[in-house]
Amino acid sequence: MAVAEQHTPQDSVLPPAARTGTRVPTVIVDDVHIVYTVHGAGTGKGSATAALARLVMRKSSPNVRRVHAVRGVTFTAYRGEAIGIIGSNGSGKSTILRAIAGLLPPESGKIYTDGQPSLLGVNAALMNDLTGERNVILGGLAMGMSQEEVRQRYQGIVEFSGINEKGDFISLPMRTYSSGMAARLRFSIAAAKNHDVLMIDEALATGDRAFQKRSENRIKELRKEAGTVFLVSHNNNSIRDTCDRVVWLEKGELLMDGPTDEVIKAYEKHTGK
Ligand SMILES: Nc1ncnc2c1ncn2[C@@H]1O[C@H](COP(=O)(O)OP(=O)(O)OP(=O)(O)O)[C@@H](O)[C@H]1O
Repeated sequence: MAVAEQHTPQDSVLPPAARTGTRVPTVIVDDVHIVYTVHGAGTGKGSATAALARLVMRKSSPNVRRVHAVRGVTFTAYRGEAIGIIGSNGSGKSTILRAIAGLLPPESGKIYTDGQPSLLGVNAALMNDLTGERNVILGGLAMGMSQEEVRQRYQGIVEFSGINEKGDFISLPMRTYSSGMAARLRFSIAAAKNHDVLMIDEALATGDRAFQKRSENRIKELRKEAGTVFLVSHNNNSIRDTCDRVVWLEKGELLMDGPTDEVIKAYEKHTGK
């Protein structure tokens, strides 16, 4: 599998056309294809001798299947934009975000990014056995904050998350949190920092209404602070409230890219809503 070219601005590799004009590109996705290789996809276990024979003969396992999740997607994101990514289940939304974050190498095509994109997924890694408090501190340090910055922002992060609204949960291990509470804490930690490119995968769908409102406001602030925000969501209202542009993926292909109202209208017509 080819390794993606993940460039930073220091490399000055943005195509000349992208560097001119007043709009500053932050992410360029250029004809990207992403393929997952799934091992053990077939039925039956196969014998150890057969596996050894394949190794010796350098043949690949018959149980390896390839899933072509993203097919030739191209778009450019600019500073100050909030871009919604929509599409039905399995259309490649999370996959493209993971590739922009540098977590998945494209099979072909290129991704250029300005700064380090941060992927704020519902699965972002926090330590289950550590308390919420320790996770806030470690998460802040992991994002590059100094100890002093973490100390200054700690209270704000806990308040934003609303974890302590029903008791002192922040001093309990994360494994005692509901999945919604854990997702809210992840969002709050990541949103405490200003990101060049912030990618949010369904995070808004997790919290209650009050938390969703806080998140939406924070995303608006992050946009003002000149970053670019990507939001993957099945909630068209969150996308409408937060994004000014929408990219619609279907079966791994880019079906439409344009102003939020236009794209959501076409999408709703397509899904029969
Ligand atoms: N780790 C993986 N290994 C193999 N195939 C995968 C993997 N992750 C996703 N896929 C496949 O890639 C395709 C795109 O998946 P992806 O998760 O990007 O879709 P999505 O649009 O985010 O879906 P959803 O709306 O359900 O979250 C699907 O066919 C899925 O089955």
